[in-house]
Amino acid sequence: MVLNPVISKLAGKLVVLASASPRRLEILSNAGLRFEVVPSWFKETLDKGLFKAPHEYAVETAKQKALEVARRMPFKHLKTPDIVIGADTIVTVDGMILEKPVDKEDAYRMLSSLSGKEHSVFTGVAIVVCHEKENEEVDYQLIEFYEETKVKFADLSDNMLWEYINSGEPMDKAGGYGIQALGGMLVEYVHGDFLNVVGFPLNHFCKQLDLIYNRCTSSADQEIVSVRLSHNGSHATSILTQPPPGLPAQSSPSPSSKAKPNPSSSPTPANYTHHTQNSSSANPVHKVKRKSSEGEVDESSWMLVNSLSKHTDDREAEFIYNTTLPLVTSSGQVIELSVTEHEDSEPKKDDLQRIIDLMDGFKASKALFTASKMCVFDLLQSRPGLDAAQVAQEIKASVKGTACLLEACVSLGLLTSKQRACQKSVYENTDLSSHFLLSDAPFSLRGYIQHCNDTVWPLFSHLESAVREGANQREKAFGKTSKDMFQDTFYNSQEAKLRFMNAMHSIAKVTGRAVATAFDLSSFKTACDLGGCTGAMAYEFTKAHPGLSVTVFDLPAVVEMSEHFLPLHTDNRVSFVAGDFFKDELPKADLYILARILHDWPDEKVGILLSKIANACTAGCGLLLSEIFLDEDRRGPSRGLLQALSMSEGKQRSATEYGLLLKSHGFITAHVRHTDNLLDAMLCIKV
Ligand SMILES: Cc1cn([C@@H]2O[C@H](COP(=O)(O)OP(=O)(O)OP(=O)(O)O)[C@@H](O)[C@H]2O)c(=O)[nH]c1=O
Repeated sequence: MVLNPVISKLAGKLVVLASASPRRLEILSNAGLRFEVVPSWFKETLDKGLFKAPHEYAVETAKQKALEVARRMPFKHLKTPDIVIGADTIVTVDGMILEKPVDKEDAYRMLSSLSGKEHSVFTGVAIVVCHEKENEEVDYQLIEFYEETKVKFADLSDNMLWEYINSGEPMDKAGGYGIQALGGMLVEYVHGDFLNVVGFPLNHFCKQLDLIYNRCTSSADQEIVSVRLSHNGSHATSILTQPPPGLPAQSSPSPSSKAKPNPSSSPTPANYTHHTQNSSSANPVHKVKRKSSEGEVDESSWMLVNSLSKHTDDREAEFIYNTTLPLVTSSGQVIELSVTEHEDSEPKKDDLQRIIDLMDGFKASKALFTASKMCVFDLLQSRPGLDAAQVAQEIKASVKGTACLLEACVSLGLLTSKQRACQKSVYENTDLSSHFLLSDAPFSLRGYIQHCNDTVWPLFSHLESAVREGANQREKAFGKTSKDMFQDTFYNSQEAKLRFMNAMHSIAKVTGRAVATAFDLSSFKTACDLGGCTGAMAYEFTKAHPGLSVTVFDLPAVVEMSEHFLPLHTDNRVSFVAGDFFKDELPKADLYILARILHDWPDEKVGILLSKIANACTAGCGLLLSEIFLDEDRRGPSRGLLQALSMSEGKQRSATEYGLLLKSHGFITAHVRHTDNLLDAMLCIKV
């Protein structure tokens, strides 16, 4: 399950809920999150008229609530938090924004405006990630989002309304009702996340956390798995006194208990000696006791186990099992498992499968590359239902080899096979292949797959040398020395150039929309996509922003080929200018776009490019950066970390690292967006 690792990523961090809402507190603690509550002092008095849409008002209020707390805490002799969560819930009906009623008459006005109608409930959420620097300054990274839920009220008579108002329930609730209590009786239907109405969109929040901390869920699983793997065996003490990253450290209590000691939740050593039951408590915990011969479990051990048990009930059993500790469940049952039993047991099926998948990963990649290169997917799209011999004939290959390739593709979910009466299997594309692997699919990744096969694969076959030398292996892989990766490798022949452009084109088409729509860019009229290659990204920007014109700026060798990639419906708001962004003057624009550029270049060149952009910008101009953002703890996503292994002269960075880099050139980070797509995005403004 994705949610447990997500919540457990926050264990060991000082998480602060900047809200006085008891409902938010309850929703988040029910989800297993440990946090402090520091209600925000921000007054909800933003001018609603300034916002184009109601959700923008809710998000901005949530942001101000969270930032106020994040800024105040270090000055109030409190620890700088790691994460501050702010939220604001509003109800909208007939173009009005309803917040908490000021008095009964106000509640009556609100509730009667909702009677018999469908309305929307928006909760805006802001997550402020605080990074304390050496000079005691704090950098803030902001993630914001909102959720909308539609709610329909029944027709409500005045009698009912006043009875409800006199219950006192409406007064501290947006729109004057509480769906979770008496107010639930007024509701005919709810479309969307119920908890969002109550005050906090838990599901969306977890997805955002997943993007920030895990992105690749498997890496989160791996972390828990590594707890098990590295702590198995008989050394129970070292097991539990060496908590894994993300769980409370051995010698210090959890940050939350540091900031606000809570005797009732802080177990004393005496707890460990008795199998006292906690089943009647609101928050039942499992208590663990070591075998009598091994002495008592220390406090940190308890916290580690408790922390796991709170969030990962089924994993807990595995953890205990591996550490050979007896577990006393909340119902009093003692589970004892011996070391020998563990050591002699079979390897865990899931673990074994993960390793095998990793070992076989290159075979799967190469099968995909080969089938794509041999046009298997295009062929089966135009002639579905061919058998292996027929495919072999068309792709000019052996029947045996083709049959193996087709069967491998079936096992990878790229093809389906059906048995004909004559026992022959016939093949068809799956939806996955139709979406991404056909040459002419709107989101075709065929160009990029070919680049992976022809360029990335040879580089990775010299990975050991690359790691030993800490340098790229272009010379070994392609047989020639190259000073400039682009001029000497990607653009050294017309064919290589077209292939590279094709690769960039296909990635830009798949990622373009997510990047182009990541932010409200309505204040910008002109943009310049630096290194914009075929213009695929630029077209996504003009499609998403009707008031925006985009100049694509790229090397002359690239621009002269761009007409090969014109989209079906050209757009005269996209134009091309040839030049070298390290040497030539940049076209004037309100917004500069740098998509998948910086990670390729060494720091020195990045500095030159950013200085040129900064010089071309006046205050208020924007810089939209799009890259894979590494997680702040650099543990993922593996896509970014694996890309770093190609050892280009550049490097992969986190959003904060990019933010600081841009700050040194006079840009402040306005928004960061971890898209669900291949590239993340950050909008910075020149000050
Ligand atoms: C529609 C609805 C709202 N609420 C509560 O309404 C408050 C909104 O006000 P807010 O300004 O977003 O939050 P707050 O309570 O003032 O707290 P804070 O975050 O400190 O400003 C929050 O409480 C929500 O739960 C419910 O409990 N049930 C419902 O069905």
